[in-house]
Amino acid sequence: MKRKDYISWDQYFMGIALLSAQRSKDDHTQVGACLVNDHNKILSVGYNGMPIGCNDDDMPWEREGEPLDTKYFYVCHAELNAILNYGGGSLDGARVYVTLFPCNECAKAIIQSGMKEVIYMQDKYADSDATMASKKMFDMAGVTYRQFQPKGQRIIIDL
Ligand SMILES: Nc1ccn([C@H]2C[C@H](O)[C@@H](COP(=O)(O)O)O2)c(=O)n1
Ligand SMILES: [Zn+2]
Repeated sequence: MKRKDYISWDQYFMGIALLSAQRSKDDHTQVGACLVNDHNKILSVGYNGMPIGCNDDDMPWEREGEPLDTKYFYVCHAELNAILNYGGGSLDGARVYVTLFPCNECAKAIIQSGMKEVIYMQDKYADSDATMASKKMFDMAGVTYRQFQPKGQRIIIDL
């Protein structure tokens, strides 16, 4: 008999974004992203982290203080990492599953790479200028966005 409680495509790809986020060294906000094409093939994944060659242990992870002593000038966002990690050519028409709504810088990269849909989990910075700018650009560029709707299905992965 065919199994009934298999996960949907949305659950599968958001699950992979959530798992990717667990690689982040940021103790305040861990973000994961998963890029998928219209055949439901995974193209790339990413999470927020320091650039290659910039040792995690030597970089600041603080949120406040002198700007150069905070993470914000340095950390590479999950969506940008996923885009840059993709070695296969065009991302035209792809969609991105991301655990936190994209900031304005990632929104620009998503638009410019030709992606057409954003599926996000959290929108905890919805009131920020960065998120409002992202939504304005997505609306103008015809990139649709929708919030992932959890079905309450729990999956325990024993690692
Ligand atoms: N869509 C996003 C938004 C944020 N990030 C990263 C950048 C930082 O590592 C962290 C945000 O830090 P917070 O101000 O919440 O302490 O999340 C991302 O990768 N993608
Ligand atoms: Zn970003």
